[in-house]
Amino acid sequence: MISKRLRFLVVENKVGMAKKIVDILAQRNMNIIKMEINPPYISVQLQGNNKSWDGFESWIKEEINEILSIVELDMLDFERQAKELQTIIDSMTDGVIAVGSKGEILYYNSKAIELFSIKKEDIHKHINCIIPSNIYDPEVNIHDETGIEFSQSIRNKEVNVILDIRLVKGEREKKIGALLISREMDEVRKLVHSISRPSMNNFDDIIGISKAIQDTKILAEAVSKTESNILILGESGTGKELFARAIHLSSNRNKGPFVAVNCSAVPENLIESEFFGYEKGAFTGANNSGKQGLFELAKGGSIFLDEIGELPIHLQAKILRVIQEKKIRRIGGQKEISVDARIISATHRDLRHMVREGTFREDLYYRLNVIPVQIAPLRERKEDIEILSKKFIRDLGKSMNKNNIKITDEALKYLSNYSWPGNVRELQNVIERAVIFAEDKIDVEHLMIQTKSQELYGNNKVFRDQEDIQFPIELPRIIETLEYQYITEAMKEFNSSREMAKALGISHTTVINKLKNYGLRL
Ligand SMILES: Nc1ncnc2c1ncn2[C@@H]1O[C@H](COP(=O)(O)OP(=O)(O)OP(=O)(O)O)[C@@H](O)[C@H]1O
Repeated sequence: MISKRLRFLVVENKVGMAKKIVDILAQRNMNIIKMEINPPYISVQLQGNNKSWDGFESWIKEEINEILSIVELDMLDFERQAKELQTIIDSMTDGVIAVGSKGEILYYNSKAIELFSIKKEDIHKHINCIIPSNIYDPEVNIHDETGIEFSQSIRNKEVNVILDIRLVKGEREKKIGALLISREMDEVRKLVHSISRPSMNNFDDIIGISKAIQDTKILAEAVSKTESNILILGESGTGKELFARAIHLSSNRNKGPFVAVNCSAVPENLIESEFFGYEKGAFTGANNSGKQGLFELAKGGSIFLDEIGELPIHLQAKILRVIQEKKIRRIGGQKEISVDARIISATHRDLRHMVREGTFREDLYYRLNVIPVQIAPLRERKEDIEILSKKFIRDLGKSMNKNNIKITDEALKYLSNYSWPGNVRELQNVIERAVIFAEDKIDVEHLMIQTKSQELYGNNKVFRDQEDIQFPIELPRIIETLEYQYITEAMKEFNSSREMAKALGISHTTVINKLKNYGLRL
């Protein structure tokens, strides 16, 4: 038997043409394997013996006058489209599974086979024989959804994916199926990492000519090559995070992720689940598919625990366990997961003092502090002020389209005489304001060095008698002043932002933001 695919061009608008062709072909004992009607074309895959193919073209044209021409094809249109679609989805790095309206598996690509261990015989089976119904149920998930995190054992393999559900709709928006698109969590992590890469910096980006900063750079670069935990110490704004990133980038783990966590910014009730992740159903409100913790996310790379001094004491014990055993267990999980992340921590607090007063665990202190990297405050390395200022002027000038802006010697001298309690970050802010206000030359008058707090709130009288009020007033500023006074009072009474939050009746994150906003440091 010989099989051929043919396309007939037929006279348009002729009703019953397809039936006529089918009848005529049947008379000649030919089998129609596939047929596609797409006016003015009718395409068929035909099977027949040598005899039936003999003089076929002239015979059929004679029998059916409406056939104007015949072309032999490699594939029918729908076959070609299906092949092209399969090629496209197979070349995707995401797993794709298409399901029909009843949840039956229609097709899938090679990545989906790899991710979910799909077998040939799964085709036409119900999707829930692969993806559990708590993640995707065709009866329940009737809207598009994105970013469903999903960590579960499927066919004896641990699957960590992020799933998107895209509904396929037919005529009149009727749901006729769905595409399940999944991406490995590791891949997502690499993506996030590659997106955050531009903010990565190396040691050359740490500017400074002082012996203090040069020595710190040499020490940090040397220890970056080891696997030891590193503790970076320094006042706020001295560049601790900058150093942590440079250490990661020059370490052997630089192909892995750099996961930065500000321990003081994570709400206390979420710290544990953020760090260690959880299994599905671990607690009310938990994502029902489980979640990887930050230690897992940092696999193969570094985890930067900024403001480690703010970690509540019961969590210090858990971090200690991670360091000692190099293993974690997700909340609600039984399985031990090995940790492959180097810990770089940082604090502006005096941890030794905290150890003495019992607010920081001594054993954790020694574990973290294997190699301390101390960054000197800016007032102790005044030689760096000029070079840093000029760098910030260049960078900020470029971004504000003031490429040729300069700074006068007087202004530089003025900067050198200041004590910079907010360190390099404060210098950066002062320069930024100066670049905004100066035309082409930054002079002393453009340097608004007084900290915002002194400038605005220093001598502001708030508690007045009613008769005292002289309208017009600036109510927002008065409210700010009042807030500033309460915050500074609370700072005198309490040692941590968490205690302050309790005392002031506001959230911990709000305290941190307000302190930053007013240029205050604990
Ligand atoms: N030596 C330096 N060279 C260039 N930029 C610097 C340097 N030191 C600090 N900076 C800049 O100053 C700002 C503050 O730095 P960074 O966030 O690393 O400080 P930090 O010590 O981690 O602060 P905090 O303790 O408040 O989190 C950043 O914008 C950083 O790029």
